[in-house]
Amino acid sequence: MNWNYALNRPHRSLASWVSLTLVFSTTILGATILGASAFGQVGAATGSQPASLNRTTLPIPQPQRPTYTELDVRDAKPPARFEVTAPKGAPNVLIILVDDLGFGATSTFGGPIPTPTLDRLAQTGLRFNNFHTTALCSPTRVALKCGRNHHTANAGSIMETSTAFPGNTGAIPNSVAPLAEMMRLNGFSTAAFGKWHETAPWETSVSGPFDRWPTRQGFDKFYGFIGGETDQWAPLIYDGVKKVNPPQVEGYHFTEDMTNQAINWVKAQQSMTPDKPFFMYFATGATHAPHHVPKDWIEKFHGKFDDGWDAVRQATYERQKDAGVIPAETKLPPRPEDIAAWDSLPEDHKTLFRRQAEVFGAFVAHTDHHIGRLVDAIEAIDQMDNTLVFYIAGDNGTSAEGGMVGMYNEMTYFNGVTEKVKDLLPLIDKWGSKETFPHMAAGWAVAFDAPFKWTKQVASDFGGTRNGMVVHWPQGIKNGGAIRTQFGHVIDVAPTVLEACQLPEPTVVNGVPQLPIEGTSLLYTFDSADAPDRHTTQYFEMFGNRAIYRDGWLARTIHRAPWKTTDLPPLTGDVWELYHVDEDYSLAVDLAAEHPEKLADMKALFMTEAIKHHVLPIDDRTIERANPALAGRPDVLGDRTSLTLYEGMEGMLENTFINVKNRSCTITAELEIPDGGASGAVLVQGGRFGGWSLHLREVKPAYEYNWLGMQRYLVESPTALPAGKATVRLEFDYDGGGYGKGGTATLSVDGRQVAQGRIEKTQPNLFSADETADVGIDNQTPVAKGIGYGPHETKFSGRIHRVVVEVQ
Ligand SMILES: O=[N+]([O-])c1ccc(OS(=O)(=O)O)cc1
Repeated sequence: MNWNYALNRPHRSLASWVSLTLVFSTTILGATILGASAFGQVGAATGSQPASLNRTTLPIPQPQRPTYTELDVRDAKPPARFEVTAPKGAPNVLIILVDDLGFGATSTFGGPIPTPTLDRLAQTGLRFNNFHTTALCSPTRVALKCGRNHHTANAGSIMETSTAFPGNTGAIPNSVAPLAEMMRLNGFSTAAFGKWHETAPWETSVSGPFDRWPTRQGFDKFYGFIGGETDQWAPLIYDGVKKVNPPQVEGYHFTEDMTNQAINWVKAQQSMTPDKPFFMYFATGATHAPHHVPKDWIEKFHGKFDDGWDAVRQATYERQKDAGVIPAETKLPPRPEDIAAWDSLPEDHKTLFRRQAEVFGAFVAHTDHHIGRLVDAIEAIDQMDNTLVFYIAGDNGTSAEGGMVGMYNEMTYFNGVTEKVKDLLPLIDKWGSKETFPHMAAGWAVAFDAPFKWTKQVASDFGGTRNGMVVHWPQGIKNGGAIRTQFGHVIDVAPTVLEACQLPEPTVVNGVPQLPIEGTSLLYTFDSADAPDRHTTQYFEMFGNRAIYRDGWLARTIHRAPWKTTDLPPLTGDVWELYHVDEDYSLAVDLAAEHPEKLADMKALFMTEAIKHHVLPIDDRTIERANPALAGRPDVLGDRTSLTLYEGMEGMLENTFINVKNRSCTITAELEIPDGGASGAVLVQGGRFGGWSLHLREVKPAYEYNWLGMQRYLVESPTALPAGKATVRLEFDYDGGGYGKGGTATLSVDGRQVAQGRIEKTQPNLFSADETADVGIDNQTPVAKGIGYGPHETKFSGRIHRVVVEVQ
């Protein structure tokens, strides 16, 4: 009989030590165990079997099964069961990623917002003050979870702005296996909670492919949302690839829900398989807009930002120096020119902006609180000591996408609409509630990115790319409570995890040869504050903002402010600056004029790195890239002018639905009305903060256009439909003459006009990032008034045979 046998268990179980000892001293089931691999793997081979497990090819091939000559099972012995287990002593891994939170926000890094969980982890862990992201969401997430640069993984910008060029296609190649897949194939239980935003928009429909959804990117379990943001009170949630409704509980908030899910999962996972380590990715939708926060949390921050953004920024900078989280000689660069001095603002502006910061501060604290519950739960099951935690406070800098005065509805940003302070002031008491979808003024983003100048999206400034990170691992870090200053980047996390877990970098995953990991493990810093930097070169690029770091120097150009989308200067005209980062932590002193040769070398190096990593050609287009045709990326609906929909089709995100914006369209619904009438949604798109709805209210057909939650247009039949079949048709005749114009809506029943009305303006670009198109229900928040709230109340009570949407 031939077999081979692999045994190897995590350190935690005493039984595993006993059995491991046995392995070396004796035979198991008659087979002698031969040898151990460099990675703690014990394997055995006879005949043609490999001598030990080789973890560089994943999945690890199963051994050949023995053949038997015995007729009677009583005379034969079975082989040992083959199982891939994690290397002995491998820690659990928890990667926490908060959204849109800059370096100068958290108390842990000198900011004004108390983050006791991050503080607590820092007391026994390490604070990294020279750690970087990509300046934007999807690119940071992809890079973090594969250890390669964002362009190497085709995630040069967010998924919604993918193009046809390598480096920017939005389709993570299979030569870039995610860390989660490596962990899963090495014997870890894997789970992801919260925000994903790594799936290309045209791959988010029911037709798939699902290859780039979390459960095919290495995670056994996923509970969260797929896109870039979600309503925290009424989120769009998937459990795996299945859309699920959030639990109906009073005061529901997604951060709390995802935390409950993560806690339940980790407890169950460790209860069932205590010897199997877990790999968890916990990425909150907070603190991205919408800033949705429970009122009692907001009240705790009342008055905390009264001094305004300049004073808050200055105070943070002083605290950062005092606490030693930034070098004592750090200078505070001036704020960007477009941001008004706080003292120059009218009093009513200040009143509004203070409230915006109170809500944001509360959002950050609330998020940290729930992260604390997860940490508590891991402590309660005695796993904290051997859990390697990365708490990354921000996937990029704080967001300035709120523009100069903030927004009651962030969708105005995506539709090029500027909100006015006078319209926002009446909403102050509702800021952060369900009735708002808010973002704050950019001045706060600059303050919460202290001591840096710029913000999210600016890849050429540390305000965009330098984020606070705490690493906590009692069994792996001897002298906690310290600061680490070595240069790091999100691509360094994956190799750190592999090294800490004694796993080799795989060269082949799922049959595909792998591109090498480009990050550098940070493990060398854990016990050595003074170890020389190992990550010495790093490019940065996002929508034309670009920089190159090498050996303590940074050359950069600020091509565009985050709020600038039109009239951009030519890339060739960009002015480059040079900074000696080792002596100028915040990039305050431009040395370009003093060291022109150095700058020329660095610019040349940028080009070399950019070519190598598929960063070129640089694409600084923003608005055009949101359009699939102009950007050159696939579009599920493509050039189709007609879409037929049936009952049960729901949860269709905007990128996987026919585009009715800026054009004429018709919607024809074949309905059946039971005796006693019917009501509810027929076909809707979007939600409370923008969209349109064809529905029956008290059996009367109606079309409601909800312009950004700010203006509603209702075209409603005065008469109810009789029982039986009916064809309800909406014709929208677009005025033309550009984007976002109005039109005339005509409603007819069985060919007879029943109502007509004007829709004075329409949304040109986006109804919603998370609200969907649905047949027969209105998921999440309702577009229209008067047909209920949520899928249960808005459900159509008749039959919908089909609905045809045609566009011109
Ligand atoms: O296109 N969207 O819907 C979208 C894009 C970006 C985004 O924010 S980001 O932080 O993920 O870039 C949110 C929503």
